[in-house]
Amino acid sequence: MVSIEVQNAYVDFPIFDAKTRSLKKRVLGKVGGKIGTDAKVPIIEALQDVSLSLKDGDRVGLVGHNGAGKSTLLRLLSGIYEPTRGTARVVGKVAPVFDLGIGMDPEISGYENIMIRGLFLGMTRKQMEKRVDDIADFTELGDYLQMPLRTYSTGMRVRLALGVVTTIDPEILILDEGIGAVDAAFLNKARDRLVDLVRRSGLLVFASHADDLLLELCTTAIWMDEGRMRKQGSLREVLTAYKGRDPYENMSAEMLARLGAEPAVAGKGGE
Ligand SMILES: Nc1ncnc2c1ncn2[C@@H]1O[C@H](COP(=O)(O)OP(=O)(O)OP(=O)(O)O)[C@@H](O)[C@H]1O
Repeated sequence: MVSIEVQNAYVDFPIFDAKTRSLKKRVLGKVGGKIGTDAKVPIIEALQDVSLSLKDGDRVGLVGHNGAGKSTLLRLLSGIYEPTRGTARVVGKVAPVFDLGIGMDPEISGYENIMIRGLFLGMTRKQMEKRVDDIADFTELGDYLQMPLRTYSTGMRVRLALGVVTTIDPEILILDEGIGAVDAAFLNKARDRLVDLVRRSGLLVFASHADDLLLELCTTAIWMDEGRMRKQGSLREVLTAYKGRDPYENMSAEMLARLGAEPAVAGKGGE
């Protein structure tokens, strides 16, 4: 059984080369985590007192403004960061998908990169050999798959990476929003595969600024604000609080049908 238990976790980044004198006591803008300047070295308090308990079947969206701590939390859940204080206990194999390009080698072919990327995400060589044709079809890259990756455009690389990512069978899938960078037509094609991927995953945590993707993939959410968990609950409830309006308001009929949702009732927030 997969599970994630985080208790009173903090993640600090000491900044040794910051120009201390020019730093304000506290970040005044809306963007960025909290900067503490009491110590000799300024410290960015990227996560503060975060506690959460996730289990098999949970599909959690992470929302919050730029610098609120979403990516830091995803890295903590992936075991990439250790908490400075508190604890983070993860049971299960994590497939971290932060940057679609990570684990790709520009000098080898698209085909070889499919294998490498799959191994990086925890698949075996045998499993990847079975899936490589399906991935190749999905990317529509044809003969380009025999060319070195450095000859690809950004969009072509994303197609390749997304093709691999959507074929894995993760126990714990940690997704950062990079997947939103694909062009709209291709993302539409990838949506069904993403939905399937999430269905196969034991547990999903997905940070994104895109409401429609969150609504499609997640059921609950956490709103991060200045490194703290500001609200946790059903996705609709959290998005309504974060955005100040029901996410289903003004949604196209097509999207509503896709999500199998009822239209928002005027004046009624949350579920
Ligand atoms: N490696 C690092 N070194 C120093 N500071 C960092 C580091 N990573 C993140 N931070 C800081 O921690 C805070 C939280 O950043 P994080 O990347 O987790 O935010 P985010 O919510 O994912 O933002 P975005 O939506 O822009 O991706 C920010 O103030 C950021 O400047």
